[in-house]
Amino acid sequence: MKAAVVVFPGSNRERDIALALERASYTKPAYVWHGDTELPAGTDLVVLPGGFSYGDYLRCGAMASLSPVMRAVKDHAARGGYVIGVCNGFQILAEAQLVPGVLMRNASLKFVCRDVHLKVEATDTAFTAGYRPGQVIRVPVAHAEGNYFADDETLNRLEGEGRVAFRYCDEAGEVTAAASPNGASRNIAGVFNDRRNVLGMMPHPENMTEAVVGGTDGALLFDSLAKALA
Ligand SMILES: NC(=O)CC[C@H](N)C(=O)O
Repeated sequence: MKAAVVVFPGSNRERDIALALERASYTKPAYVWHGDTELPAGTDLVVLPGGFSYGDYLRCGAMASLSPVMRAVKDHAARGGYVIGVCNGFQILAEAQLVPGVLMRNASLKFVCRDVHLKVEATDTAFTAGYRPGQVIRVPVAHAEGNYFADDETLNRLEGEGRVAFRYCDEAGEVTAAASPNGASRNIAGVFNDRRNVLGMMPHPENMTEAVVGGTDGALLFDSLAKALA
């Protein structure tokens, strides 16, 4: 798997996700600067990491979505190439309209940093094939604007087309409002684009990849990608 991790001014999880990818694929990803106009030749997977690109000015991800590199990212996705955006990366994907919906301020109006439980909703994708359908996993969130919103028609379409990747749930797998850290529509924590080669998700699987630092539930996502893109 040849992965390229895009670094924006203000990104802060690029190393974490690069390590998770290297652990899964035994290959070091390339780092690509936001001002670059091309991806390294042969890139299979583009990664938009978490952080505070452009200091979250205007709206989280709004300015980054217009960075020079994003044209190459859009071309890559249009060719069927894989893209994952985590947290600020999800916000950038939404602002770039590579996935539907928007990320609003958390319902609490507070930055939320804690572990959450997620129900894996779609397992027939390159990103999630390693999980069991309905599996409940634990990964951290760390964001102020993770309140996913889309209109009902869009949400119904996402659900009907198997494009909800993850939902916030409690430890037992119950999808309840109380289990959501941010008030997201229908507890949605991650969504795919129409071809399901682009995934945006708020939680951080890259920060749950080693037992010694809390668990390995996030590692399966990178293992799935490494297997699919081997
Ligand atoms: N960890 C992150 O990527 C944070 C995303 C964004 N800056 C927010 O607070 O919502």
